[in-house]
Amino acid sequence: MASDTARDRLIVALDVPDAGQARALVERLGDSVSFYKLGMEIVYGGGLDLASRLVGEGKRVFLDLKLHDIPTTVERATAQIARIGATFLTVHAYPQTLAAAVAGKAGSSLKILGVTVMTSYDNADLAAAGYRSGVRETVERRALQTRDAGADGIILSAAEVAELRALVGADLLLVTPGIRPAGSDANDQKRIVTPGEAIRAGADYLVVGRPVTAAGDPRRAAEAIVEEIAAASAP
Ligand SMILES: O=C(O)c1cc(=O)[nH]c(=O)n1[C@@H]1O[C@H](COP(=O)(O)O)[C@@H](O)[C@H]1O
Repeated sequence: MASDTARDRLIVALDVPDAGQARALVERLGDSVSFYKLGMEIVYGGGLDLASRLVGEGKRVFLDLKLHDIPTTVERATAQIARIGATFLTVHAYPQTLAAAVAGKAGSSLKILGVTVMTSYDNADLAAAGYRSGVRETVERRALQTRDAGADGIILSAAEVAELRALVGADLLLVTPGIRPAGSDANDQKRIVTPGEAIRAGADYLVVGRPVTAAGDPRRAAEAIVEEIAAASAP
C-alpha cells in the first residue's frame, strides 16, 4: 500500500451483468482507474475471464467472491483463484474460512481480505440476524481473527476505520466500501463515508461502485474521487 498513488487506492466495482458491459465501462474509464473489483454479478454472468484479461492489461483486480464453506472447499477454491493473478480475494471472516484461504493461496501473491460486517448492516440488522454483539464489537472481533489467521486485510466501513487501525496496527489492509461522495445517494448502504473522510480515518483502499458506474460521466466521477483521495492524503 505504502507506494500506492491516490489513483491506485480507488477500486471501482464493476457491478454490471456481463463482460461486454464491463469492457465498455473499462474503456470509458481508461487510465482514470487502475484497480477493478469483479464481484458475483459479473462473475456469475460469465465475466471471470475478464479478470485475467485485465491483469494482462496491467490493471489490478480484486475478486470479490466472498468464499465461505468447509475448509477443504475454501482452500481448494482459493488455490484455483490464486492462478488468475488477482491482487485481492474476499472470504467471510470466520476463523476456519480465513485459515483455509491462507493455506490455499500459499506460494501466490494473492491477498486474502476478511469480510467483517456488510456496510448495508447496522446494529438493528445484526440483532435481527440473531447476533448478540453490535457492529463495532463484531468488526473488532473479526479483524483480530483475520490478523491471527495470517490473512492480509479486512473489509469494513470507513466509519470504523480509525478505531480499527488503533486496534490492529499498521499492517492489516483496511479496505472500505460504502463510500459516497458528498451529496450522492446512499442506495442500499447504511454505514457510508465520503472518500476524503475515509482516507483521513486511515483506510488503505476505497471500493466505489454506483457513484462512478452510474454517473453520467464515469470518468469525471472517478477523477473527482481520485482528487479527493489525493487532497486527503496530502501531508
Ligand atoms: O465485499 C465487498 O466488496 C463489499 C462489502 C461490504 O460490506 N459492502 C459492500 O458494498 N461491498 C461491495 O462494494 C460495492 C459497493 O458498491 P456501491 O454501493 O455501488 O458503491 C459492491 O460491489 C458491494 O458488493
